[in-house]
Amino acid sequence: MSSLDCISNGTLGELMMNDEGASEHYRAGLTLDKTSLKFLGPECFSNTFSFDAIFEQQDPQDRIFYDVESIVLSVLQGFNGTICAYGQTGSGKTHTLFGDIGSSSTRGIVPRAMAAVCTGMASNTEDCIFSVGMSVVEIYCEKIRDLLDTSNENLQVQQDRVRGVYLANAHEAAVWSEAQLINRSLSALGNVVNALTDGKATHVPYRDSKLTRVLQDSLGGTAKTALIICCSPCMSNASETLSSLRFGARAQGITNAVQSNACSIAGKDIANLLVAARKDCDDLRSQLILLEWRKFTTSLF
Ligand SMILES: Nc1ncnc2c1ncn2[C@@H]1O[C@H](COP(=O)(O)OP(=O)(O)OP(=O)(O)O)[C@@H](O)[C@H]1O
Repeated sequence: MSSLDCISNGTLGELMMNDEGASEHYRAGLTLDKTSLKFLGPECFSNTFSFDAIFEQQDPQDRIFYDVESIVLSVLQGFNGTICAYGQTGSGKTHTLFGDIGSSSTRGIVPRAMAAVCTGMASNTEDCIFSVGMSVVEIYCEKIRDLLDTSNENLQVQQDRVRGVYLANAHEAAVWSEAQLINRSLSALGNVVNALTDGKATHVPYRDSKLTRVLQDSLGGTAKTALIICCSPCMSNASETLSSLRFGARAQGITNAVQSNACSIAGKDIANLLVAARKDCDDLRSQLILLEWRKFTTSLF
């Protein structure tokens, strides 16, 4: 069992401008040490939170990647891994996940993770066969958009025994306002986290939104998961910051039963696979000869 890694990334601990942009500075938070921080909000409200790691605005991207690298590398051992950024708009999710993709020092987690997986496969010395695929999707207003094929505007979440939860193409007509749909996703996420951590819930409502269905294996499933809580430094955002920190604190109570998808193949099985592959090759070769012969004979008449 592995508990969710929770990392807070933001500028809590920095001095910042007040709402009116006047020169007076506020402390909206104070980093106490590397794993706990005291949130200091308006009217002297305070709350202390503990996380696996806390980063500040000026912390370099490689330091943040270092803390989630083990999840990325365990993918090479067949584990599913999720690195998820959560926080209000403008709090640094894109900066943390993507950063400046073209720069080796300021690129974010996603380009670093891809490089680490490719390097890991290239330097692997064991007899391993890796199967790698990639999908990039955006979940917005209960629609899942394929960012690698923008004609796929509404991928459908499906599930079966072999593939687990996966995305397939489908159409759906729903008339919901943007704000309602965003709220629906976030409240569904909150409900899933609450159900997973309250200890008495008999049902986890994964099916209430596309976001929670996609994250099903990451929250309470078999994946290794890190949740990065991004926070705004502005005092005007203090209530959102507090709510994000509370979400992160709650999510730390989730435990996943991590499981590797890797399977080892015995020498006898490899020999059988080779025989079957040779037979497939022979069958395909015969079919090709037959097709070429048919093509040749039709061209004669
Ligand atoms: N740690 C940081 N250091 C420097 N700049 C940052 C940092 N975090 C965020 N920023 C800057 O703040 C702005 C907003 O950040 P970003 O776009 O990452 O937010 P977001 O959470 O992805 O927002 P949205 O949800 O609206 O997409 C960007 O200009 C980004 O470069």
